[in-house]
Amino acid sequence: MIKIEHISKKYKTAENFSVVDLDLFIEEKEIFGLLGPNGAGKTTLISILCSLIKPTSGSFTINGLNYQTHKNELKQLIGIVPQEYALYPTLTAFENLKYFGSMYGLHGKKLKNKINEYLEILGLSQFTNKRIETFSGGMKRRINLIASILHEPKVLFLDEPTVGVDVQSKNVIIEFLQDLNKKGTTIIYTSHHLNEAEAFCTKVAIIDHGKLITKGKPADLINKQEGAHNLEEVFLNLTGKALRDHA
Ligand SMILES: Nc1ncnc2c1ncn2[C@@H]1O[C@H](COP(=O)(O)OP(=O)(O)OP(=O)(O)O)[C@@H](O)[C@H]1O
Repeated sequence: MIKIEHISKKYKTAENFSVVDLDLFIEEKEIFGLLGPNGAGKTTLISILCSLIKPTSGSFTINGLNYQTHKNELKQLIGIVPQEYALYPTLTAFENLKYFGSMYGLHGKKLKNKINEYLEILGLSQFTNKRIETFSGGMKRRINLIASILHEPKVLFLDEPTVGVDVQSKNVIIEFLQDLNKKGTTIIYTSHHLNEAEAFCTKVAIIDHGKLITKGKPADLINKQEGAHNLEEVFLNLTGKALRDHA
């Protein structure tokens, strides 16, 4: 379970806080969606929970482990699928995955079998020995996903895992994540696809301007919001229709 208490974050070069005094509790085995307009603070929050950046104030624990005192244990416990592809373009799919597996102390036949098993499930076996630079966006996303779960994390964070992929790749990714979740992995993901989140998530939190606006089961949030028929309508009602452009 993830317990977030009074987390705030202000980047050194920023004028405003990106996350503001945020409290959130995510139970084990949830598929939890972090939703919000551009610039709401989703990536910042996920980056804090993955210990990629430090909060300005506040604290959090994952399965009771504090990020300040149990850094190594947390690294084994969690998996991270970043928004950007974190792959080596001139290496093959297999070489990339072998490299990422070795970073978690995995090697030999066990690692090889695991890589081949995931490549098969995600429809990529025939591309095992092809260079990543020849892959489509959807194929890279699936490799990125495999790289993050070779060490079998109990908690998996994904930052927009289905952005820029076709419907076929998206379905394979979502089904794969649902299967992982059934086997016990807690999933925390960000997305702008509200239909997808409505169908996929057991709970969601809507954040805006770094603050928690609401949280709950998608169906409960829809029922609660007068006149709303789906999560997108709830989202627009709560966050407004104004564009969030800034430079
Ligand atoms: N490294 C940084 N330095 C300064 N400001 C930053 C930095 N990263 C993000 N921000 C600012 O923090 C705020 C929240 O950004 P964040 O990327 O967390 O939002 P987001 O909800 O993930 O947005 P998106 O949906 O566009 O990915 C924005 O105002 C952004 O400009």
